[in-house]
Amino acid sequence: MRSTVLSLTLATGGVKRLTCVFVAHPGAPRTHGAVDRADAAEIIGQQTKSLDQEGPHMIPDVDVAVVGAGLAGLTAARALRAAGRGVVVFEARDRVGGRTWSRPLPGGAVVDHGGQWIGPGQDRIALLAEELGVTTFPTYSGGETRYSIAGRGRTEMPEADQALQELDRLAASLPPEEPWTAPSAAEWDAQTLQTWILSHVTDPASRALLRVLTTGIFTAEPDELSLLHALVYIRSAGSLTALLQDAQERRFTGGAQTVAERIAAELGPETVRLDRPVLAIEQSVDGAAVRTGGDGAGGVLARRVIVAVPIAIADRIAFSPPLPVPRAQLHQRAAPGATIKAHAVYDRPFWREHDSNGRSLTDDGPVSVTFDDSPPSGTPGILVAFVEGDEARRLGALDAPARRAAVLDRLAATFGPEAAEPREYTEVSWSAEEWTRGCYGSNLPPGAWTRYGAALREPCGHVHWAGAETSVIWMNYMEGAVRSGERAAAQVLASLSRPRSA
Ligand SMILES: Cc1cc2nc3c(=O)[nH]c(=O)nc-3n(C[C@H](O)[C@H](O)[C@H](O)COP(=O)(O)OP(=O)(O)OC[C@H]3O[C@@H](n4cnc5c(N)ncnc54)[C@H](O)[C@@H]3O)c2cc1C
Repeated sequence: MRSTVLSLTLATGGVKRLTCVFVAHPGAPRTHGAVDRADAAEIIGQQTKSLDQEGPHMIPDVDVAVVGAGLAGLTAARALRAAGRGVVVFEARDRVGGRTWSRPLPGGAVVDHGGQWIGPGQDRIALLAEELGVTTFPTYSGGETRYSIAGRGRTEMPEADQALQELDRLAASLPPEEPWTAPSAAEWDAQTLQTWILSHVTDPASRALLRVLTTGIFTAEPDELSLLHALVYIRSAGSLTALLQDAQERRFTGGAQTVAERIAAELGPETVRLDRPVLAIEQSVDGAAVRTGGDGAGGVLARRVIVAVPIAIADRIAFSPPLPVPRAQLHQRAAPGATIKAHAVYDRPFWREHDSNGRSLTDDGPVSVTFDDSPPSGTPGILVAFVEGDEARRLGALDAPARRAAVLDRLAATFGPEAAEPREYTEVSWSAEEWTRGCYGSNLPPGAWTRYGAALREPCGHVHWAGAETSVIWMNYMEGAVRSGERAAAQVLASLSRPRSA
């Protein structure tokens, strides 16, 4: 078989030189940058080099290095450990959990700055939590939801409902694993969701509702994402009803981050290395050198690597040889959403006394969506408020007191003057988080799914990809993160069990 061999000699770590070989087989088009050890060894001999083991922060060689201790990376590591493989997880932050981040309040309640709800169909995260002894409780649902969209009630927008049904119908027609192969994929990927809304909906209030729902689901404006992206996302959850109503059914006792913390505790601190941002991944014939920064730079030589970081920041890792063009361009096009998630804490959930379930949907900004986020006891009363898309970008540019005032003004307009005076207020702007840079996940603009969708889950040599954005089911959700970790671990186990010269 004829192969193309690219041999690079790289200066690494300022100490040693590592020779990287990439072999591309014309007969294996779906494996970008696949490394065939037999061919490579034939050309460069058996020269494979280990990392310098002398430094205090070097870890002996392992089967698999996982980059990122969010739910995806930790789930992958847990599955690999269960299969008897040696694994190390490098995490850039000083905590695990990534986009799940729970903080106790004085008095025992917990707020989730990041992901928090699960619902029907989110079976893998539910099972994982159960295995780890993390229980759930129902989201408060007594009372009415408050709508304020273009001054109209929710039932007065039949055009919006027709549009939502049509989006569900189009989404259901996509092949879930390879949506870019759908007969209309090119047409849908050539327009934004906004283009589609403008051509299907004329009523201004219905348009306004669809914009607010878009920012609520995608944390981006409808003109930022391709119609195909919106359909893939809806398809991955099952339907818009699943996204808009069912997904907020339950919460985790102690906060969603508990799930990640329990996995990390199981794996142990020798396996889960905090404050270790991965700066470079250098592939060689037998594996990859994974280089980390932080206090006392170090790394590991691993036979396989699972990169489980948000897709939009994967490019911060220096890959050598460079990633294949489709994968690199996928990273360049993934655009993280913009979200500020704020919590206002009160002595009691006073809105419940006025037949409100704490939920609201408004288009007069800056808060678009709220929920009752109180603990099961109802004390303290907590409202969680989401500021999304352009409003998150606008508020993000203000100073903290101005942001707080803008959010509380909106809460007071919806729930009454008591809402303006919480005993505590807290917020996180996820776009400002260095190791996330935007949430809930990334969106793809027109043209990206059809051009680069095939690269989303395809390994690049010894490097495999996990993360909520890569999941076929519940993409960009905790469920998707867990499923992606399971899928990547299975891919890696299969590749490690193949004979080396196959
Ligand atoms: C405000 C908000 C609300 C949300 N609400 C919900 C919800 O209610 N329900 C739901 O299911 N989902 C929700 N989500 C989404 C959900 O939290 C995420 O989809 C999921 O947690 C992502 O997990 P992950 O492991 O794929 O990625 P992450 O959690 O982002 O984990 C990636 C990890 O990689 C680390 N990292 C990054 N770069 C490097 C590097 N170079 N080297 C080493 N480590 C690195 C990061 O620090 C991070 O810990 C929400 C997210 C946010 C932010």
